[in-house]
Amino acid sequence: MPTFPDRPRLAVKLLDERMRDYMPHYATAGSAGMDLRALLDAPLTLEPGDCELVRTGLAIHIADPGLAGMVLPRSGLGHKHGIVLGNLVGLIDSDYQGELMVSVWNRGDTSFTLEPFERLAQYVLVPVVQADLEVVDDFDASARGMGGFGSSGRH
Ligand SMILES: O=c1ccn([C@H]2C[C@H](O)[C@@H](COP(=O)(O)OP(=O)(O)OP(=O)(O)O)O2)c(=O)[nH]1
Repeated sequence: MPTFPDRPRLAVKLLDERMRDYMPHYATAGSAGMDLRALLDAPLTLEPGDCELVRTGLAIHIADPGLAGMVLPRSGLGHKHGIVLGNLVGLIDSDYQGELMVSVWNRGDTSFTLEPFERLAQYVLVPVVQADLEVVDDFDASARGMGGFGSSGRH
């Protein structure tokens, strides 16, 4: 299996000592994300439509501007229980040093109770490229041109 020789090392601060027992990790060698857990003192019930910002108790400083973090829903929670993210996807800047927060949204039609330290979302490290924008009058010709939003039909 290919592995990156220089696997990035991310600096993590535990903002609550209880999180030491719940460090995010890759569940399998092929996992793309690490699960994030809810730092809660008591169960949190989300009624249909409720959206709450939930602490993770962790600050992760990515530092490398060529990387970013993404907070994504867990498929089981989303599909079975309607528990997704209020911001749909969380984008974590490489220079962010604050607590990682998860916006939890119950988009379903039944209430859902999140237990303390339950895995509520996943964190994926992704490469990013920063670009410089340059204003031009015309673009070089391309195969698509200005066609979009279904211009190629359905089938
Ligand atoms: O699900 C998320 C999304 C963001 N963040 C943190 C990390 C990110 O780097 C910072 C800012 O996120 P973003 O730029 O998306 O927020 P904004 O609403 O544009 O606010 P800001 O003015 O702080 O950039 O908030 C989280 O902890 N969880």
